[in-house]
Amino acid sequence: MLDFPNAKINLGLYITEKRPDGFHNLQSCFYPVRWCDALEVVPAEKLQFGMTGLPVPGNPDSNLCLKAYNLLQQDYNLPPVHLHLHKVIPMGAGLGGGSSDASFTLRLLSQLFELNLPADTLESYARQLGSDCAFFVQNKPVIATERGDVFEQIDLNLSGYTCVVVYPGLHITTAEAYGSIKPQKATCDMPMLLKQDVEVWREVLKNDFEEALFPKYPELPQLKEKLYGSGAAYASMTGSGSAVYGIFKEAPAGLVFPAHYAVWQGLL
Ligand SMILES: C[C@@](CO)(OP(=O)(O)O)[C@H](O)COP(=O)(O)OP(=O)(O)OC[C@H]1O[C@@H](n2ccc(N)nc2=O)[C@H](O)[C@@H]1O
Ligand SMILES: Nc1ncnc2c1ncn2[C@@H]1O[C@H](COP(=O)(O)OP(=O)(O)O)[C@@H](O)[C@H]1O
Repeated sequence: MLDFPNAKINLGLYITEKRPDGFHNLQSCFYPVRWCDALEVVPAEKLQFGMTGLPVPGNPDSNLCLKAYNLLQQDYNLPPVHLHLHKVIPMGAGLGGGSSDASFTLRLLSQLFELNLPADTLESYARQLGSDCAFFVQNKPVIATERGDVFEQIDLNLSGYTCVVVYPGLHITTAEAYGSIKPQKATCDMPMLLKQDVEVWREVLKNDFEEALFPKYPELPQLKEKLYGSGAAYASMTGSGSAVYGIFKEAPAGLVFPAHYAVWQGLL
């Protein structure tokens, strides 16, 4: 079976408090974007994992796809499979690519072996793999709270807008980003903010990581300003960075970035 794990962007991201377990509570709208990896799962004589495309840091044995397989294997005694991941989504970008691969692995295994696991069961497995993973089970716009893995559905439809996502090649680890942030109690009413026109978000919808990271990485505010200068209705860093995105009513023409940047443009 073959599927295409997509990425996500964060529309607003507020880090509200540090938890006793060392994680942080947050409030953010997670929105899927179609910058995709490719993932194939087929039954095999023995467990194998292959990768092509962008090199994934770390030991292949600790890849999130394998972690996802092993999680289900323990409970459902799954037969061996051959997993192949073609990596396209930049990593350490705030795009949730690895988390998406993990959840798509859970989904594909449930389909392939007809486990028929309901979404909430898959989400509980996904939570064990990372804070971002559970979102990709249902993969629909939500407002996330707690560790970013408790969801409230939101009726937000940005279809028709063009999104440009730019990864400048700065690998900011999630731990580094959280380590440089001062949590603040949520003051904004996110569902109300998101009901307003995209053009209004610029002054009201913030990513708390920007204040912490922009002074250290001046390339990021420059990138955000470039997107606004090119006509973006709204622009922001996503997640803990370093990717920055712009949302445009009309597809921008002639956007040029340094050759080492990774850029995706498409309809939301
Ligand atoms: C920042 C966010 C916002 O969407 O996304 P990304 O930038 O990764 O896309 C997420 O919270 C990233 O979630 P994820 O990347 O899965 O993080 P995890 O692997 O669960 O945790 C990595 C480390 O980040 C910190 N962490 C993560 C999530 C959270 N709610 N509080 C934290 O303090 C912890 O130090 C943790 O050890
Ligand atoms: N299948 C995978 N794809 C990407 N990263 C993975 C994967 N498995 C494990 N990782 C590890 O997870 C880290 C974070 O990946 P990712 O979720 O893409 O970052 P972010 O959410 O910040 O964009 C990577 O640097 C890599 O070391």
